[in-house]
Amino acid sequence: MDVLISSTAIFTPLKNSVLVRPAPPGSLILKPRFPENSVGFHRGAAVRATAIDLSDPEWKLKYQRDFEERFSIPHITDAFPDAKAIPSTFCLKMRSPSYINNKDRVLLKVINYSSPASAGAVCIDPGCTWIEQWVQRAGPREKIYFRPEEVKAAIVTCGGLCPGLNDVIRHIVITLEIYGVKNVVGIPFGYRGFSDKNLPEIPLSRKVVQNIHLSGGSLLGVSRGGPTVMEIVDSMESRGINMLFVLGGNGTHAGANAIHNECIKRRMKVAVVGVPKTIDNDILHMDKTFGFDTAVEEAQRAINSAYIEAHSAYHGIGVVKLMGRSSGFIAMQASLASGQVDICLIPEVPFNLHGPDGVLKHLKYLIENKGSAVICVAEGAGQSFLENTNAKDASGNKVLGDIGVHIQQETKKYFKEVGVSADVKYIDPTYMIRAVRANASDGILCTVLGQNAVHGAFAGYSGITVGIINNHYAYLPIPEVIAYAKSVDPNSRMWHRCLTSTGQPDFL
Ligand SMILES: Nc1ncnc2c1ncn2[C@@H]1O[C@H](COP(=O)(O)OP(=O)(O)OP(=O)(O)O)[C@@H](O)[C@H]1O
Ligand SMILES: O=P(O)(O)OC[C@H]1O[C@](O)(CO)[C@@H](O)[C@@H]1O
Ligand SMILES: [Mg+2]
Repeated sequence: MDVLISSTAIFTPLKNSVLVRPAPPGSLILKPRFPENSVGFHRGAAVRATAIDLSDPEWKLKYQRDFEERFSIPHITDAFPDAKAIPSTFCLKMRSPSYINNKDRVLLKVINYSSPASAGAVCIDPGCTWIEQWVQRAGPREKIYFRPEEVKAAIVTCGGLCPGLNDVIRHIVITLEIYGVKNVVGIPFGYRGFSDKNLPEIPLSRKVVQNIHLSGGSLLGVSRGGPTVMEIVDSMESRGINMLFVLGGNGTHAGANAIHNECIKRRMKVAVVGVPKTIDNDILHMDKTFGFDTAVEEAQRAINSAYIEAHSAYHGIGVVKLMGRSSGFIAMQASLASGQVDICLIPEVPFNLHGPDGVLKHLKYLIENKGSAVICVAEGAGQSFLENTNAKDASGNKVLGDIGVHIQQETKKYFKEVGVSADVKYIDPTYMIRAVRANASDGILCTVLGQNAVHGAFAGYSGITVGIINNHYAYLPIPEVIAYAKSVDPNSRMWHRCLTSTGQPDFL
């Protein structure tokens, strides 16, 4: 039997066959917008599908080899075999740093599932065979491929805001200076800053970035849409940029990978390194992305206010909408953390508002039995109830309808119809959450990600991104982390824990 292995090959007990699921249903699949710019010089540079025959006694070995190849990270010597390494210039004042060996690895999956029936199981074959999957450990290397005096490093922040952007910028600049780099610039307002003649580069130094982490937002500004990859690389060429640090989500990383490929095509010796930024936490393989923890923490204020309002009113109902375009991680974690939410609605779990098993019927039950209720809804949930305008933002992302307003209106209408009084209050804290400064745990995450981004670039890697995996830091090839948007698994323990906490039934 043939099995296709892609980024997620998941066994389902269907006639002894293996279902290849490149992305869970409803996932946002990101296709490079500029495929013509892709070169794919690197062995593992694309998320490919490889046929594996489960009846082959060697299939496990072959799967492992395929995995290793997919997750090997592009290096400057792949395209420039003659590139010379020099001893690292990264030195700390107090003591010499300990280096990471290029062969050091981090284990990607740490659960050995005994059966496909285990909660959240991701199995490759019917027996759920344990297969070790290792990825590259991040950190400073003993040999570097760039001379600091020849480096012009640029930092760009793209997409929406996210707590911690300034922390990452700050640590990229500080670490570059420790390596001895003198020429560091910020590109203003995302990729747009590469083409807009009215937006000059922002010179960056330790002095400039010293206190920027004390406020939210991005020192450099952000934007969606902007120039093509060709225009960006033209601009990099004319500015002499040979290290590019790109902070952004899936879209930004798709751009970063295309930039990396275009640089190779033009024979430019450039390191392009991404740092995943999204409060939605929808980047594959990582424990979490920076800003997510802060978003969950900040959401507590809104949920608590909704609870107090609802609790203090006669038949009070509080509705809180949180961000999460296609993934409900913030809503799920915030609901869990607060312990004040009765109904959590996320894009991954379909629900009915009306009908005998719908949300509204359950709300009536809560009002009659508890006296008040709180709903926490992710912005991407229940979009099928809203008019589809087919509108897109400048980056091509679908513009969503406001599910929070819809729930508020439908709730008011429903309670009027059934003749039960209800006092409905709607809170939309989304932009207030996104604009705050990073909390302590995100501050640490950003610091380490920023430092490791610089170590990765100096080590000669390009087309990579950096993430925290099982509490260790790793480098991953960009295509593997943006194959599709990570989403909440409705069969996961975490979602079941959330249901245990809210006590909500299925709404179908
Ligand atoms: N497939 C792609 N190829 C090249 N560039 C892209 C691609 N998708 C998006 N971009 C560019 O990346 C930038 C950011 O994209 P987008 O607005 O989708 O945000 P994002 O990085 O996904 O972050 P967020 O999590 O805030 O949505 C934009 O300037 C956009 O033009
Ligand atoms: O309104 P903006 O700035 O385009 O961003 C909104 C989007 O940004 C995100 O927070 C991702 O960064 C999504 O959850 C949300 O849909
Ligand atoms: Mg995106």
